Amino acid sequence: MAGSNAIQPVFERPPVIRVRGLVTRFGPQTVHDGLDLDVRAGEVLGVVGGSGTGKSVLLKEILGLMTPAAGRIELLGHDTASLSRSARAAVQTRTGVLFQNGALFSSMTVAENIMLPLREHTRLSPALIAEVARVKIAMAGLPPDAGAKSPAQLSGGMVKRAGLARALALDPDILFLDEPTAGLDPIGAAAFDTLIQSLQRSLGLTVFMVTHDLDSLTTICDRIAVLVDKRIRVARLEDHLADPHPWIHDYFHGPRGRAARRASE
Ligand SMILES: Nc1ncnc2c1ncn2[C@@H]1O[C@H](COP(=O)(O)OP(=O)(O)OP(=O)(O)O)[C@@H](O)[C@H]1O
Repeated sequence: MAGSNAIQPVFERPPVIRVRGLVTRFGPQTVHDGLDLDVRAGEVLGVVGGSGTGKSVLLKEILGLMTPAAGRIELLGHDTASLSRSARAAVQTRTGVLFQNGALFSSMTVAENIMLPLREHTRLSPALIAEVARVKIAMAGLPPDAGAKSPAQLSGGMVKRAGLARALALDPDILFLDEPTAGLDPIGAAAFDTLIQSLQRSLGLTVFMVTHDLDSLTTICDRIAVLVDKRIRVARLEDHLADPHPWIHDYFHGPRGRAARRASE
């Protein structure tokens, strides 16, 4: 349950995502080869890696949107491969996802987009559903009048917030974010990071965040998962800084990595 682990240190908590021996192939291309990963309840995990290393595919496999060639994925204690359709849907309601472009339905208002999962997965009355949507709009830092607007009427940053409000609609335990700050200016990106951090703390969320944004990694992530050599190395930033792997070294010690660390210090 979100928030129930508040006093237990993160490193002692059980994993809410457990991946073992994951293999992903597309034709002759092997993207993941024996990848293992544990994500603990209540942590903010940043997921980085070079372009095409399989970050988005990993996210989709954990969510059950893609099927790996081999390996085992447990989400909130359930083996995703052996779930019935209804059990899979029940687990999915405990996760919220913000895709890169917000993935809102353009023909609906922001409020209608947020109400959709509530209509599909709860038996709340229409009045209560509308009230929950208003609360989520406020939680995502949007003004109340944003609910009546269509996604096309919003700025890029507001679309991200609307997508976040929808991801939070069902009070998920785990929030998946796919490059949440991509396309935002530095001030908008920093504001979004602060929002994610305050929501994570107040709601006790586990956050799985695919990102290229070194500022997000240094400011809000508890641990960083780096996809290299078709597997994942998870560590805290300090430990990655001492990793001699060429990609990891160049990534964290390059000019942008140094600037992000200086800014967070
Ligand atoms: N449906 C698919 N069919 C075939 N190949 C795919 C498919 N989805 C992804 N791939 C390939 O798998 C690899 C990993 O893709 P993925 O989108 O996960 O990369 P990524 O690490 O998220 O990259 P980026 O940082 O550029 O977004 C890429 O080479 C991509 O072309």
